[in-house]
Amino acid sequence: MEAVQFPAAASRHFTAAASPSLSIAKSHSNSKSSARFCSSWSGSNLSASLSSRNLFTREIWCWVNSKSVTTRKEMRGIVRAEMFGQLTGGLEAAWNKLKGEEVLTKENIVEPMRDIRRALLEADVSLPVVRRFVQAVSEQAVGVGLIRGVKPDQQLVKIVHDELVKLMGGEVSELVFAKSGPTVILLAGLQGVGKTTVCAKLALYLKKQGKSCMLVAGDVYRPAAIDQLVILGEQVKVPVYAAGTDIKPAEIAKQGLEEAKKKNIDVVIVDTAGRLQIDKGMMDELKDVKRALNPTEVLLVVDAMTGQEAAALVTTFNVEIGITGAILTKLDGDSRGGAALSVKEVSGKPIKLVGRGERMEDLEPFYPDRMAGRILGMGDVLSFVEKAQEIMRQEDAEDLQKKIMSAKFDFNDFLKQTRAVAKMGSMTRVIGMIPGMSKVTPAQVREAEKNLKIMEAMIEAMTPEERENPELLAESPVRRKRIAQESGKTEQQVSQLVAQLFQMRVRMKNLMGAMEGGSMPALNNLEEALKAEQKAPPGTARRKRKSGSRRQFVESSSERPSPRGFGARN
Ligand SMILES: Nc1nc2c(ncn2[C@@H]2O[C@H](COP(=O)(O)OP(=O)(O)OP(=O)(O)O)[C@@H](O)[C@H]2O)c(=O)[nH]1
Repeated sequence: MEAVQFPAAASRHFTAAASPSLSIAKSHSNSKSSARFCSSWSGSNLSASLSSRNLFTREIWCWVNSKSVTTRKEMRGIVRAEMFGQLTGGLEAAWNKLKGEEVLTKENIVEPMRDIRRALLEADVSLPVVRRFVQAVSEQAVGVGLIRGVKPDQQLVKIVHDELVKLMGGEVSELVFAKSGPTVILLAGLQGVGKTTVCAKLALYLKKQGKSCMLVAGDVYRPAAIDQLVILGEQVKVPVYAAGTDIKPAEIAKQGLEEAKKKNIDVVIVDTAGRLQIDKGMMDELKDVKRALNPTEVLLVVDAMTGQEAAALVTTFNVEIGITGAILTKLDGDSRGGAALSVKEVSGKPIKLVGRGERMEDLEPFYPDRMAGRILGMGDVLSFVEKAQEIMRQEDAEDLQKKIMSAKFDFNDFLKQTRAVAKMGSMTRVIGMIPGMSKVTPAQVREAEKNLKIMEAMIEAMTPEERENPELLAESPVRRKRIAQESGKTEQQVSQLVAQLFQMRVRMKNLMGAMEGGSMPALNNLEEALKAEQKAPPGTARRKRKSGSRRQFVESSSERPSPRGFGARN
């Protein structure tokens, strides 16, 4: 059992006699398991902002989950409910079959290729696509030869990765904008796929790129759809053109476009009516609207969870009305991946954007290479960098890094960072985007979010001075008692929070130190740092360092935890 530790200066004020009930213990096995789980996180040569943010998120995760985090091995067994989780698991079986092999041969890839085929079929990728894919991978795998330092399973992962990227269209397919006048984007799709929601999400996405937008309510069969669009328009602060349900959609579209021209709007997004299934009436109506608008983009909105059916729909709509691409919604709930993998190959039309959640911010470009990375369980690092950079200004990032390095990270920083992380999306997504942390169960994420709320409540009850100097809290049971009362939590919870901040300071400093100093070598350092922390019973590593360098300890005693446990006898 590890006694929670406070800085030397602060711990002088604690004795077992003075505060016996405040002795907080943390199970060693828990800290071990979280360290083990955390060690699966692998860094990369990313910017300072990413490093510190990534580190922070990971630390928060380990911190709030010290009770529920499981080992990496256990993680593997957990039902993969997250995006593409099922496919990722299926492919893992293929790599595992190659463990211990020296080189890829015609014989030893038979089994892994069978696993890949099975995984893709289970992911609901269409059969002809699977056949072509497996053939392409097999041909390359056999011809690849021996590469020094690269294991056969790694070689196969690389080949599969590159083929997945090709399958999904290779490059990002950007939206096209009109050279003059408003760009018109016509959205089509079956009922309930998320079309109306996409209208507003797309407007917000384009607004962030500096474009003015207008929404046009063209679904005249469902009055509620018009109301929904108006509400969503208000939410994203974009005007909505609605003309009721008594006129033809093509007429509404024309009027909407005229209105947009008058107002010098850059992009007009037109919502249309969905049907339960494809019918002639819907197609004719869409053709009329398309003729009336001459849109720059005609995008079919499809639900990712319908798998290869989504690809078939894109083909049909393209043949019938001519479309420029697809928007794949509800990718966040898609554990199979069949739609993402099939649409381009089956229909010839690219997926331009994906919806990954119900919030208005949850729409982003479709990056085939990042998707491939996710499918293979590598984590969507680049999406994370982009999101992190969007939220965190460079100066903030540098500030945070400095604070981490000097172990001055305080409760203000903690609040600021958790809130910034929250802005990046739901915890599920943020966690999922950190390499090695994608296999976290929704239940664990919910638990983490709950724990974060408890922590926030306690921090909010602190005075600005206490937030800035956690030492004040470590020294004063009276302050901790007050915070417990004000936040409605127990004194033990408050003490634990304070103690954890000091532990986090040291750990983050060590890890950040390990990450600094280069790209790939830093990875090894990080792994080593994590392993060392995992091996050593909590506190021992620090104790050894202290005895080795007394002077150094004295100099930095206010920054590091005391070798004495909180509540330990003096
Ligand atoms: N999880 C998740 N839910 C989504 C996503 N996109 C849309 N939804 C949800 O899907 C439901 C249907 O969305 P709508 O926008 O009303 O669908 P629609 O296609 O306009 O439906 P009709 O107007 O009936 O044709 C709503 O509850 C949305 O919040 C997404 O990317 N992820």
